[in-house]
Amino acid sequence: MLDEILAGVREDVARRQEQIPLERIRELAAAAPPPLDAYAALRRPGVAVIAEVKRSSPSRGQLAEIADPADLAGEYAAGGARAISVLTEGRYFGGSLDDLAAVRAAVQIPVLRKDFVVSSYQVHEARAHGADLVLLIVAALEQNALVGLLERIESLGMTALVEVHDEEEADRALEAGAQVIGVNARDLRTLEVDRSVFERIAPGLPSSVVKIAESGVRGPHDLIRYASAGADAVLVGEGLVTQKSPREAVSELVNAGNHPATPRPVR
Ligand SMILES: O=C(O)c1ccccc1NCC(=O)[C@H](O)[C@H](O)COP(=O)(O)O
Repeated sequence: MLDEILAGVREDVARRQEQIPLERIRELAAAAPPPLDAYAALRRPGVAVIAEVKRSSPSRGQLAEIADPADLAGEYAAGGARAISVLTEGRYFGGSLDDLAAVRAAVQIPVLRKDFVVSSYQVHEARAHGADLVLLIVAALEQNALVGLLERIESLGMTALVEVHDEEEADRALEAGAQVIGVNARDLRTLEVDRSVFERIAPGLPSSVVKIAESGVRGPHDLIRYASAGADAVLVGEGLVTQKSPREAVSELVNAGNHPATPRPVR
């Protein structure tokens, strides 16, 4: 699955780059308002909720229509989300860079460009459209590319969220200098979700690293399970976009994350 998605992404990036050359997208990135400090936002007390704008996915097909991503992001922020994740991949997730720009204009909290980033062109695009955080998936990148993209993200003042799914990938993320690591419970090759992956990997990460549990949060019980294993934050898509009130659904998670009985990460 991952290889198929990446092939489409490479074609789409090449097409966009023909329309807007690298030099121009760099200028647009440089002219964008400065990024917000996502690391600091995610380190604040309580388990942070990163709420995702997710229309569809390879594993679940169509999830929600989301005619107005800015409106949804506003609801998420009103519910207490600490950051918004915007899927910008078009073929499988129905997202776009326009979604990212619309969300950026609607909220004052950090915004993540969630995509399959394989070139520095996409990093400049992310900044030009207002991103504060950019996802890098270790399984999609050779080590040199991972290091180069992470440095590029940081050189533009943004934060890299480096995604891993096993111990070897976690070691690669740390070697690359990642300060924010997402452990995805979903295996991007088989699409299976296994929440115990976070419990296995998170304890081996240094306390200075922000630890994000990605995928599989369907309610407060999952957040509490991830918190017990040391999560600073959870990233939630399906469990929010399929709810009648995404604002209330976020708020329930935020309340669980702030509850005195919910375990705190050891720092
Ligand atoms: O969601 C998928 O099916 C998927 C398939 C292949 C690559 C990535 C995929 N999802 C991206 C994500 O990591 C999730 O959108 C994110 O972690 C939220 O997951 P969930 O709360 O389970 O929707």
